[in-house]
Amino acid sequence: MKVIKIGGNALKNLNIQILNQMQAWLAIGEPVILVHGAGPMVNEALTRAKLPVKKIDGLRYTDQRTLAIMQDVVQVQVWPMLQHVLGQAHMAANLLTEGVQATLKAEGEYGRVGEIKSVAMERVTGQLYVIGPLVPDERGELLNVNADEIALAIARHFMADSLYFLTDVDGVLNKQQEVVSNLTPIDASNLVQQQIVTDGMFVKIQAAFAAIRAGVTDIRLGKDFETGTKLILGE
Ligand SMILES: Nc1ncnc2c1ncn2[C@@H]1O[C@H](COP(=O)(O)OP(=O)(O)O)[C@@H](O)[C@H]1O
Ligand SMILES: CC(=O)N[C@@H](CCC(=O)OP(=O)(O)O)C(=O)O
Repeated sequence: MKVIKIGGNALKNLNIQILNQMQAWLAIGEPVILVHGAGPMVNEALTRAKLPVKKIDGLRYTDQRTLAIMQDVVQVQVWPMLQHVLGQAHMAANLLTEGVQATLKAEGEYGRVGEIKSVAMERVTGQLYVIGPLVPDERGELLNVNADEIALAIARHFMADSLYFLTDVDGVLNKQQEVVSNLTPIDASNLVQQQIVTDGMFVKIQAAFAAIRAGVTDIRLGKDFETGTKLILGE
């Protein structure tokens, strides 16, 4: 199984190579789960509404108003856009949301932000599934869950062999702004300590290393499936 996390920016630039590769996997019966973000679109909508964009440790502080705006952005803008692009490439996606449940993260420290509590679906077969960053809690109320963390939970649950984080940068960048082609946990923690890896990349790297520790062997981060940064456990 392939799990592909597509960040909000990457979503705007889904190119033909990426779509072709997804089609090729599906054609040989390889299940593909797309986890989409919406971060930049939510930022734009908040700015239009003259509301602040507030992040803590790379996670969005989400009050009720922010959550409502986000719901609108995902339902009216992001999901239809993704459906359209997939449709043009003759791919139809099933929503995975129903089998996935979240629970409030850090006792509400980030507001209505959740983390994945459970995934109900036992297995998927040769199809395309999509899940976005709004996930219901125990009572069916939506929580904002960071899409990198969803990708980790999904990859871990299904024991995916590959997890790709498609984003708006070529990979993890070092102090010289060069792409690190192979990143070990020690490299990553050095980059974090030196504040070279920050914000959204911090969240992404944490999710990526949690996935590798959980046994997902092929984890990449960048603009496509081949180049960019490969995460490795090192010696
Ligand atoms: N060392 C780094 N290398 C690359 N990107 C970094 C680094 N540190 C912080 N970032 C930021 O992380 C961003 C990617 O994370 P994020 O905005 O959450 O993307 P996505 O929407 O794809 O999840 C980059 O656009 C960049 O601004
Ligand atoms: C809690 C939290 O931070 N949620 C994210 C969910 C969207 C997301 O992850 O989008 P990207 O993949 O485009 O960053 C947010 O509100 O931005």
